[in-house]
Amino acid sequence: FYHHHLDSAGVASGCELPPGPSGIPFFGNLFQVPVLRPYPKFRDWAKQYGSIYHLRLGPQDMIVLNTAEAADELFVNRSKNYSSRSPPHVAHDIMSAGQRQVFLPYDKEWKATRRSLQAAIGPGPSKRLRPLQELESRVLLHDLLMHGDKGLRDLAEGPNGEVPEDHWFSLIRRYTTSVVLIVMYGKRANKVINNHQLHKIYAVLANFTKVGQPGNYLADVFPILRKLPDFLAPWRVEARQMHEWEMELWGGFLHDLKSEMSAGCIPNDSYVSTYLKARSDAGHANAPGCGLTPDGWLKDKLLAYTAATVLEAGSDTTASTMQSFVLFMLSHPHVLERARAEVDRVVGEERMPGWEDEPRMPYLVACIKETLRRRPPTIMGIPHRAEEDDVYDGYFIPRGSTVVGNVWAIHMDPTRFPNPTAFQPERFLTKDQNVRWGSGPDQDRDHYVFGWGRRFCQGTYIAEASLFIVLSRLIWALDFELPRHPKTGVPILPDIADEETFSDGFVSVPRIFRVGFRARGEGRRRIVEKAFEDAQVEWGMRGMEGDVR
Ligand code: HEM
Repeated sequence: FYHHHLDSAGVASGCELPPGPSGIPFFGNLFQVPVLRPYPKFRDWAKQYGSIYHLRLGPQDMIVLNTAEAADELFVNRSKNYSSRSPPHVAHDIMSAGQRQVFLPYDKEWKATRRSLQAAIGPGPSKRLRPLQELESRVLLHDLLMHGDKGLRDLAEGPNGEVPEDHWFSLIRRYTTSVVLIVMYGKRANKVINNHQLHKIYAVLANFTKVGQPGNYLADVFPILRKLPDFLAPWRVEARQMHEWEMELWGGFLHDLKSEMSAGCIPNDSYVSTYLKARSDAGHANAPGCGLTPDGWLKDKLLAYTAATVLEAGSDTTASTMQSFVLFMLSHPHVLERARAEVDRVVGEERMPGWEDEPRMPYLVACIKETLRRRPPTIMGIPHRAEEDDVYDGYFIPRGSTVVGNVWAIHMDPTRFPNPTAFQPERFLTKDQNVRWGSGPDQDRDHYVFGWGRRFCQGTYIAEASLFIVLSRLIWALDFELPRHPKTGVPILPDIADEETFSDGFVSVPRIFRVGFRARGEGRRRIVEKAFEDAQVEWGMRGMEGDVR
């Protein structure tokens, strides 16, 4: 039962599976993998077994790649074989009706979604988004300024780790969610408090990361259970209900836009509106259901879940990087001071930074890259799948294996990044070289947060533009204040070396922490306030909703 693969090609090729911890009969290593916080264990195994190891989760083979060389060789050089996914059965096949873009197998549906998205978030189109990101960044700065001392209050997370809506984290998340909402639907998130749509987006996202957690359902691990009838498979009934609940949101966005268009409104430019127009011109004004039309157009559910993937992939990942950045800056005041000195030197006091300043801010860019390296949001990437038997470094990789690019182990590899737990932006400063993000997809890379090969994150241009504009402006405009211990007066800040500072789940993000915000002087305060007021006029001229506070 266990060595069925070896019986065939593995033994035939004379190769063994990669080394790995020995498991128990039937379940393999299933119970050795900590469900909620797997990456520390996956890194310990990397230290023990080296660049590649093997686990078995029930009948499923898992291959874990722990060096950049191994991951580049398989995911990039052999991308034809390693560009598919092995999605969690309950979260993908049932809850997402098999339509969530990020989990689609490497086939014509995925190709159609990827191609269509490229026209909205690829390198050229993402440049056209910049004026809107710029406006949203003004709103965020203003929000943080208005938040002021309120950031020092001690708020509690919700029962499932939810961020309270009046915590400063929510202000950052409004920005990142609004940006992806604009690209996908041409609409903004124009308020934070009592914004039911935002609440629902985060609830769906949190539920998805929970339900999709490897090891969450036995039916994910043991395909045989999928044959059980409904009355013996409560998880299936539950997941179908979750699908309806998700479709109220994702299908609701699509439905609203369609209604506006058919009522004759001219919608703002967006991925979905452009797609619907083109699809309608091709004779598919209506295309309900899943998958593709015979001539290759995305039908409604696939379209809704493709837009949903962008909303999900772009919000928390980008927001948490900004939150981690603040945490790292406050834990390393000398770094903050140097980054600020650079920003001040380049732009002065009279105006805010903009993208045109980026080439002259190598240290700030290095700080952002070091944030991504030291704390990658998708900390073990998103697993790929081997479609055919393969051999790497003398080891056999069975077809159907789930293949993990262990981003955390790669980023913590001391041969690649000396003193890996230290936060040292200097490691990315190369003398006399132009500023470069070095995030891939080519192999000359500084970090691996965006994955590999044909499945490489499609949103990097938008993500990096957001990180630059928000973080350069943040340290230009605002000073930070930490709460102090009532007796000792010592500033309170979570310890970056403590795992508990970050959430569990496969997107591991900082837990909420307290910071107060203050303008760095009257002049800068006035610039932020004016920029916010001007933004309101611009929203109006663009036919978009202004901010409600
Ligand atoms: C710091 C922010 C971000 C991080 C860390 C991140 C990370 C990732 C990772 C690890 C993957 C999977 C790569 C692989 O399979 O090897 C991915 C896929 C993806 N990302 Fe991002 N992402 C970020 C921001 C964004 C943004 C802003 C967008 C959209 C505007 C976006 C859109 C996507 C999409 C559509 C995919 C699916 C690609 C596919 O499966 O074909 N991401 N991202």
